[in-house]
Amino acid sequence: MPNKACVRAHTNIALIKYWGKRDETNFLPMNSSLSLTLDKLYTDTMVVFDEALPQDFFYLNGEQQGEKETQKISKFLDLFRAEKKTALRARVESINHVPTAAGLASSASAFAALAGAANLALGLDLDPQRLSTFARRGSGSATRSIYGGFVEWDMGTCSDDSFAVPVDDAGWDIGMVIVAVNQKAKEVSSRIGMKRTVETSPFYPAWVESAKKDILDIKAAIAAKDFIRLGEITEANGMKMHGTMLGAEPPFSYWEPDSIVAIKTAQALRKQGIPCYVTMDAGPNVKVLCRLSQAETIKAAFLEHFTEDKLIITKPGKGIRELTE
Ligand SMILES: O=C(O)C[C@@](O)(CF)CCOP(=O)(O)OP(=O)(O)O
Repeated sequence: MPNKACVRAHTNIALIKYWGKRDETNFLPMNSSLSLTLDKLYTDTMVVFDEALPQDFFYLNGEQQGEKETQKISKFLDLFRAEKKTALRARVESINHVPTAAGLASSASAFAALAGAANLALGLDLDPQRLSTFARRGSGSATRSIYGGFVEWDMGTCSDDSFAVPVDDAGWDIGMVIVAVNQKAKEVSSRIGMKRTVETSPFYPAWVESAKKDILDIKAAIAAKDFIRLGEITEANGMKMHGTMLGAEPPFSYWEPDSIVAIKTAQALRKQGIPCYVTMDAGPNVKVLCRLSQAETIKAAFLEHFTEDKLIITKPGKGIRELTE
């Protein structure tokens, strides 16, 4: 058993959202979702299992993490220890090339990278599909970061068949401009936000029905390489998700004034004949789906309202891969 491995996983942005669990213990979603893996935002994670370690240790961006965060990692590693029938403790070192907890889905790349590294370090040899069912139990969105390009997370019928499926490598002039409105940690985590929405929003059942149709329509648009339809479905699905939160008790929204400025900027670009579509997650940041060949033009329009450091252009990313020293 090699006992040590380092893996890179890229974050992903959902175009058809995961927003609500039918089973909280196993992270089973209410609907299937579909995302785009991003090249520029990723997490590198090293794991070493060592019998000399009395407990698990977790370092994030070079800083040792406290009890709460380390416990989360230990609980996740227990899934892999149980699979390997070992009690070995581990040292985990993660470097997030993603503004942490700023609605840029940092949990997606973090748990996918950790899953990949634990799989290799313990010599479990889980295939990508089965590995995605492990990543899912760290954070639902991590399910999708196992693969690159457009990825579907099939909701499945149970823990074993709720996994990621690669849909398309997105290598046909697809890109994204991320508008990092702010990088503060959000007040309402996605986990709490979706739970409150499921439990109290009268709009929620309609969301689930609508998302089930949206994912069929978006897969048809991807198959046809129809960027306009892809963008329209993406923007509408994200807006419907955010609409459910306004109906929750108490109502809540992740939007900030600059989120609206970004949305209006994208709408103005469309009026000028440059197709670009917005989607938002559990934070104020706005992700603009566009043709990669037009990303610089789109960024120039956003520079009228946002500073350069808040604008990130990225092409589609690849699936997880081992980093050799
Ligand atoms: O990514 C998407 O589909 C949409 C969201 O980003 C929010 F808009 C959900 C992310 O939820 P996540 O952090 O994965 O929740 P967990 O399973 O409770 O850890």
